[in-house]
Amino acid sequence: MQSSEAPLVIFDLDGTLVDTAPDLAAALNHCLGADGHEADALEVVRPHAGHGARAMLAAAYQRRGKVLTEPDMLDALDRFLGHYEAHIADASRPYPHVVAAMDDLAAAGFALAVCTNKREGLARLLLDTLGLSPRFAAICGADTVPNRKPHPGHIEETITRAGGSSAKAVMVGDSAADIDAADAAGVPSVLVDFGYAPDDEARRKASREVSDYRDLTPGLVQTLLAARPAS
Ligand SMILES: O=C(O)COP(=O)(O)O
Ligand SMILES: [Mg+2]
Repeated sequence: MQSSEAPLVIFDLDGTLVDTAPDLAAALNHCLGADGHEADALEVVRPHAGHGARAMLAAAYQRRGKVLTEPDMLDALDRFLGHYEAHIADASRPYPHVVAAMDDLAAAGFALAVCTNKREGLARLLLDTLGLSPRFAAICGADTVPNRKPHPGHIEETITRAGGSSAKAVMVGDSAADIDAADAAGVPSVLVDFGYAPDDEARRKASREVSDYRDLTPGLVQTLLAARPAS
């Protein structure tokens, strides 16, 4: 390495590092129940889990032929977030092999960071509860920055806070917002195909796609950094 800062691997959170869908679905069902509606099955909710509480609520009411007024949406969001915060890691767990992959990356000299469209406070609470926070040089949420992913500034701020440089950073995510933000920031990207919202465009744009964290090796990340066009 020519410059002093460590190369950096940035992870998205929901659908990438941690499978948060079960606790997000429970929060949604808490709101639906309070409103006299039947609960939704996890598999119905899962595809919407990566787009935030508002989008999950809007989709659930749309499935029932309803549109929430803005005041009703704000009430529902309060109820959703209150329940979610109190149960943030009841069932949410890191994806298989991701902890070992992070161990290997750290041992190889990579710094790690999180760039998530979750609110920073919720992201920190989740990662603290799972004992993962100390691994990360930066945890950057949607409300940490003026513009969230897919805006490249979210990734750029994460890199700055982690003490890295965009020439030596790779983004790992599960959605088009992650891959588009990486693309716009000039950072190679890895799409995980087991998350909530991999779409065809994200698949086309991602530098790599992996189905198993055992494939996210220091060697793969080094290859992506070496293949990066010189700026
Ligand atoms: O909460 C969201 O909107 C999505 O969060 P993520 O960026 O960690 O996938
Ligand atoms: Mg995600």
